[in-house]
Amino acid sequence: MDSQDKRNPIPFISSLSYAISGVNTALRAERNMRIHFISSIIVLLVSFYFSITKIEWLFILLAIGGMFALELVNTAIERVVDLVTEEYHPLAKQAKDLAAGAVLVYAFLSVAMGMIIFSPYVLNLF
Ligand SMILES: Nc1ncnc2c1ncn2[C@@H]1O[C@H](COP(=O)(O)OP(=O)(O)OP(=O)(O)O)[C@@H](O)[C@H]1O
Repeated sequence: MDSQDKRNPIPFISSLSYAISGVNTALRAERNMRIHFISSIIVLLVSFYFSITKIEWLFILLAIGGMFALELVNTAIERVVDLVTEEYHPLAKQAKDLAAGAVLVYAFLSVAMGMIIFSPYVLNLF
């Protein structure tokens, strides 16, 4: 972005449409995003079925939203690494593995939150 662009920033509506297009691209191109999407639908349906509390909804939404946000950042890092080099490079490997590690940590956290929230409801069924 040069100095002319800084005086005329991108209109809010355009930057919103770029962001939505980023989410679209990730959903179409990334298998993990589609897995998160389907898992999220299932978790939302289960949450409605058990009529979870307001506080529990907050944690579920935080788990789902955080997972999507982190996967988008992971995808962005993968793209930048691929843009910088197509050759094998130890730093490229580290960058991709670190970003994937961040997603993995959050995935474990989300599963733990889901187990803490849903296990009493599931046990109540028996
Ligand atoms: N340029 C590179 N240099 C060194 N290692 C790389 C490089 N690109 C990828 N890797 C290694 O290969 C792994 C898989 O990378 P690849 O780009 O195929 O999949 P990804 O895009 O990271 O994963 P996903 O399936 O989530 O899209 C990375 O986690 C990293 O360890």
